Amino acid sequence: MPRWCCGAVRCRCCWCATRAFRPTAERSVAATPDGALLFRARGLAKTYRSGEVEVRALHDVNLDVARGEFIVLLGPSGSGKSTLLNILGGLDVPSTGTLEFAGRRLDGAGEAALTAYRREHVGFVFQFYNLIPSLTVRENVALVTDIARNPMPVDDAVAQVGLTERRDHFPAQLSGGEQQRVAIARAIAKRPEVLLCDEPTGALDYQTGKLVLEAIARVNREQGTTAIVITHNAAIAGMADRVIRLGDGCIQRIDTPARKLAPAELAW
Ligand SMILES: Nc1ncnc2c1ncn2[C@@H]1O[C@H](COP(=O)(O)OP(=O)(O)OP(=O)(O)O)[C@@H](O)[C@H]1O
Repeated sequence: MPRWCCGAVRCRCCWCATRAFRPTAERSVAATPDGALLFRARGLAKTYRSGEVEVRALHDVNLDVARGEFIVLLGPSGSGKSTLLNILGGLDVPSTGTLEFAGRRLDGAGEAALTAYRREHVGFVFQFYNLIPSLTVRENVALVTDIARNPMPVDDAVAQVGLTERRDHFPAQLSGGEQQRVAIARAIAKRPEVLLCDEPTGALDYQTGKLVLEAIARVNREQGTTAIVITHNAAIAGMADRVIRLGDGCIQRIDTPARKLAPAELAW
């Protein structure tokens, strides 16, 4: 089985399909063949300044993320998880350090370039679903497909999260877990290379949380979409290819679980 990657979006030829090549468990950088690399961060730091007050949210972050990886980000409140996710997603910029996405520099990119990057390459899922209440499931998803360059059909995105029968319902007619799955359908409908999820199950109960995790795992498995998920729930780490633990704004540890669990196998 080859260990290199053709580099295509949603490549199914090698690492992405087989997981045969596993990055080693390290404190920071993991070695990855160049073509398989989606993100490469070196010396990433973020300091927020407000008047005299400085908050060092991130420092000395060195990280490679391979295409098709499922990464779980853990760490105590204030450890820098959202800051890192926002920088990877082009919602924020680092104060220093370099960040490449598929070989292109994101640090120092202007607002227009970051907007194009987010629109074309990144799907976001947040704790609260941010759906438009007056639009149906299909219409909420169509908001994205109408402006994306190479979207999937709306009904395909809705089917991927198991909501075909609810596609003409409004958000108020859906449970929290179903609304979150609409948010995932909306995020994946533009066929992003990466899905960035900030506490996607934070507002959900056990069973609905698992359905949402199943939807994210399915997109990662079947579309080859890289997924990076922030959670406070350490049990979710069992789903990951790699688990990154942040503390005090830097990477404390990276683990590669011996076996990747299906969401149904997780318990908390
Ligand atoms: N816009 C901002 N201005 C000033 N400080 C900020 C800003 N955003 C984040 N911070 C600070 O940066 C640090 C890291 O915040 P961040 O939100 O990344 O942590 P987190 O690990 O995601 O926390 P939580 O789990 O509570 O969401 C915190 O001390 C936070 O107060």
